[in-house]
Amino acid sequence: MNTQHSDLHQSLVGLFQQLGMYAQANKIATDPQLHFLDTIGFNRQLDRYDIDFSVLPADHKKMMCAIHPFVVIPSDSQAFVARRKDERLEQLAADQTWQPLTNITSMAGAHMVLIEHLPGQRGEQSRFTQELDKRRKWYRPVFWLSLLASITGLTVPLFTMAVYDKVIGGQAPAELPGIAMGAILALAILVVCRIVRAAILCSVSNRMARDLSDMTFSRLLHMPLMVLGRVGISNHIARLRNAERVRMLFSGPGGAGLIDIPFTLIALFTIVLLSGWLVVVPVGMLGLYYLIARGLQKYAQRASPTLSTKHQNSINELTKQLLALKTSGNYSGWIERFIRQTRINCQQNFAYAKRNGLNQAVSHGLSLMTALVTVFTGIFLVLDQSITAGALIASTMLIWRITGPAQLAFASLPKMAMLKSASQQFDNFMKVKTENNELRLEIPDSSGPPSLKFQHVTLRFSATQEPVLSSIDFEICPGEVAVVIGPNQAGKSTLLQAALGVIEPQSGFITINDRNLTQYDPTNFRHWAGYAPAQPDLFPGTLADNLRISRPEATEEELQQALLEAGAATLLDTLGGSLNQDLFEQGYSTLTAIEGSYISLARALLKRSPLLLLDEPIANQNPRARRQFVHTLEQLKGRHTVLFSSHDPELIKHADKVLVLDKGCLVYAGPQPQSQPVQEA
Ligand SMILES: Nc1ncnc2c1ncn2[C@@H]1O[C@H](COP(=O)(O)OP(=O)(O)OP(=O)(O)O)[C@@H](O)[C@H]1O
Repeated sequence: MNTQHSDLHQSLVGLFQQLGMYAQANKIATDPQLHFLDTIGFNRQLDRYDIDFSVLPADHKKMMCAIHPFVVIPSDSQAFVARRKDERLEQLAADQTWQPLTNITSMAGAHMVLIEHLPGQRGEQSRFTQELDKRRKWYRPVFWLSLLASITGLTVPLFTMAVYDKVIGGQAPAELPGIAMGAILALAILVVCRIVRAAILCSVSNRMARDLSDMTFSRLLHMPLMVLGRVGISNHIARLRNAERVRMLFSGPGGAGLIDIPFTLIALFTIVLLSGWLVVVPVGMLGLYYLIARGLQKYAQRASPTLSTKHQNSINELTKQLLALKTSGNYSGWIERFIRQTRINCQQNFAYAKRNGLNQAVSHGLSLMTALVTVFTGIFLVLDQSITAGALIASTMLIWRITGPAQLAFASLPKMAMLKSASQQFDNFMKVKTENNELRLEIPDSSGPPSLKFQHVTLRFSATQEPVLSSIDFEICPGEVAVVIGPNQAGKSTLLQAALGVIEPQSGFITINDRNLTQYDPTNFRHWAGYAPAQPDLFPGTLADNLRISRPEATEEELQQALLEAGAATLLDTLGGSLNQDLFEQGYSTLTAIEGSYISLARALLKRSPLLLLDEPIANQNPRARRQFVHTLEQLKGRHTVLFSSHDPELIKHADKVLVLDKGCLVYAGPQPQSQPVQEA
């Protein structure tokens, strides 16, 4: 399943057509980025359009249950679309006709992508439950293994009883080897069952955690920037950790304890067989155990730490503001706050741990007490000769098989509450609208420079804030170079980001080539447009790695060329002309912010995009860099549509059109005034 083929592309188009999603099929058919798909890219497209699917080894029985058309991916031949039609299977031939699918038995190693729900057909079932349901095939093996382990777990008590009553009481030592062999065999089965079950639980929970993490991460990437910005980094981290919680609960001892709980009925039933009404004692004690454990758990929960999130937020804040902190030279406020929070956090954790410790000790004591009460009650039954001494010993031993899982399950109750909240959080998160929820199927036209138009665009970051852009109207013609100027905080960066579609205005339209920006597929559009932010983001790796983020296939010459066009000759000199030098040492960038800004500009230029949006290029006003960039701007004219922001009068002079922003309002939009240079408002 690791192919990268054009047949996956064709199958994907065919599948969407067969599912009746024609607009999506057309988009995939015409998108050059999707012409060579691997299986991951294939799955990602299904995810993107909110289609639920499962990738499974090709299996005739499962194909016969398919509701929707599906895709079969053989290991050694071309992928194809198939469907179940009444009692037979059909395959979509190249001439778009359905032909009988006959050679299924020869498909060793083939996989199939089964479509489970189309968008909007998912019903009320939560995404988390759906993910659990996808692992349904493992429920049965886990059930049988647990049952077998529970039955063979009766061996030791029954063995002890047999030895006591038959071998010792019945003076029959000859029976011992047979009983011992049986016990050893049963114990071996028990151990194997436990090992296999633990491996299954571990694998299923790991896969589930992996899928939840992937879905969360992909959702985060597809959420609108405004929503992401509002939520904050610690929330994103918490979301990604949810998956880890799920993994720990299922694969940990608590998970096994929970699964074993229903099987304790077998031990209870055996006690009934061996000792009759003596079973009332462990059942009664279990009830008491439950009541006390619940009470203690509530008592422990009341002390659960409340400061951890605040403490984590302070640490996040601290790491973000390291430079400001260092330059201020005033650490005392921070240190005091940190120490105060650490102390409170520590006290809260101590109180919580103390109550949990009490909880565990009482649970342990209660399970010992259950055994003890059973022995004391049982003695009267033995003296009364209602049961044998061996049966009493076996019943007491069986009680451990009941209290053990019960203790584990009770200890896991807080984790169950955690799982419930994790699943709710996950479900709510999956309901958040992403940029892909709407049909955005247009692909930008690369044949020439586009026009860019703002019509009555108003944008605010929150309902309580004044608009950052107020009713903006302007047009940049194809091939024009326009500059947006204005004082700090006038809204220049916001205007450029709105033109890139990463933030959406509340009213008005932005059009590219007379098509509303909201009709373009967001990922495709941003892949197509060149954007250089004012604040550069550098990633761990070499200069070449950092540049190739925008065009992975770029040659070394193209990288050098883009750097020179961005005016980065001095940066190249600093790095000794090498593109392959690591920009990070022990996790810290070796470049200054100014040097970094050349890289973000070079990244945008490297794309050779017909549309370039550049936020304060050459903000440092280095004369050599500026001269080079002016030359680049002149070269771009007519062949690319460029919108850049600047405070630099030298650069501003070279634009064909000037937009002047002041407090979010466009106060001038037109050609360079001839008589007097444009002054920043
Ligand atoms: N994510 C955001 N959330 C809330 N407010 C924001 C956000 N981004 C920008 N703003 C606000 O929008 C206003 C315009 O900011 P913007 O960065 O667009 O101005 P600018 O003209 O580019 O400024 P500068 O020249 O200093 O870069 C500012 O008041 C800023 O605080």
